[in-house]
Amino acid sequence: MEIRHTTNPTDFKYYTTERIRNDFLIENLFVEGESKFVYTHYDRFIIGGAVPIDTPLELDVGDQLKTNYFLERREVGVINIGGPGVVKVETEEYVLDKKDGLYIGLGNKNVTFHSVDPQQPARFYIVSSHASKRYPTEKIDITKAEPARLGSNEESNKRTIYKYIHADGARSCQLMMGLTILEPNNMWNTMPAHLHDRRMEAYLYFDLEDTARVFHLMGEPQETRHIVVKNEQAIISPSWSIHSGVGTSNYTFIWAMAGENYTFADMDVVEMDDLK
Ligand SMILES: O=C(O)C(=O)C[C@H](O)C(=O)CO
Ligand SMILES: [Zn+2]
Repeated sequence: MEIRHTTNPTDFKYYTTERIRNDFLIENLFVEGESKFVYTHYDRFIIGGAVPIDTPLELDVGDQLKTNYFLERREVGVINIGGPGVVKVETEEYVLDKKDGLYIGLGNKNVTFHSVDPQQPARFYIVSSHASKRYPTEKIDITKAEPARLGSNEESNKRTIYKYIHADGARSCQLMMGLTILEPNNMWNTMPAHLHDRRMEAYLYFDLEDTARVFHLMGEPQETRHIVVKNEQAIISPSWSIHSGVGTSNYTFIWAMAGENYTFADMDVVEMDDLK
């Protein structure tokens, strides 16, 4: 498992493009037949990908957590961004079609990821944070999630937010997770930008063509930088950083958060005059 350490906004001002990409961009999460995990020291949040082909992949990172099993002191959120898949939690099987999600609670020892058709493998995006209480494992079907429609064509940011794991959905200790879909010809996410100093966030951009890119914006509002992001790449967003982006086409992204509170609407909106 790769480790990413934290940085502070004062040092961040002097980072080169290369350093920004090394610290905050995760380029290759989805490798056929493998699972990959990145351990961040931002709220000890783990970001992973699993692409099972013929054989199942286990939720396992060896002895790096120094616990007996992955979910001994953790909870997990999963969204499938590929072909049909199955997640087996102990003896229960959850079928996840594209964009379906799953919350897996503390204490489950055996979790495996499977593809239904190796020709169209499932691509599981996995996030995890610390947990202190066991909440029930629950599937979140995108067709049943309540959509929140935001933005407008005039602002090029017409999009729908689907909240999967949060206070009024699948319950967790601190993990929040959901998916935002931009409509065709709409390219901006989260503009006006916001901060939540109480929580870190991670983004996974997907449903982009090979040649399409998202210019992800980060940094303190008065010191912004960008990262050029390809399909199925993830971004670690520290609590002091805005997280916003504009694409060369529309796209979908998964957001996930962990930290102090459990309030999706806890956002300090940045005034356009304050953005530099
Ligand atoms: O489209 C958006 O705006 C988002 O999806 C924003 C994220 O949900 C977020 O940043 C939550 O804090
Ligand atoms: Zn946010």
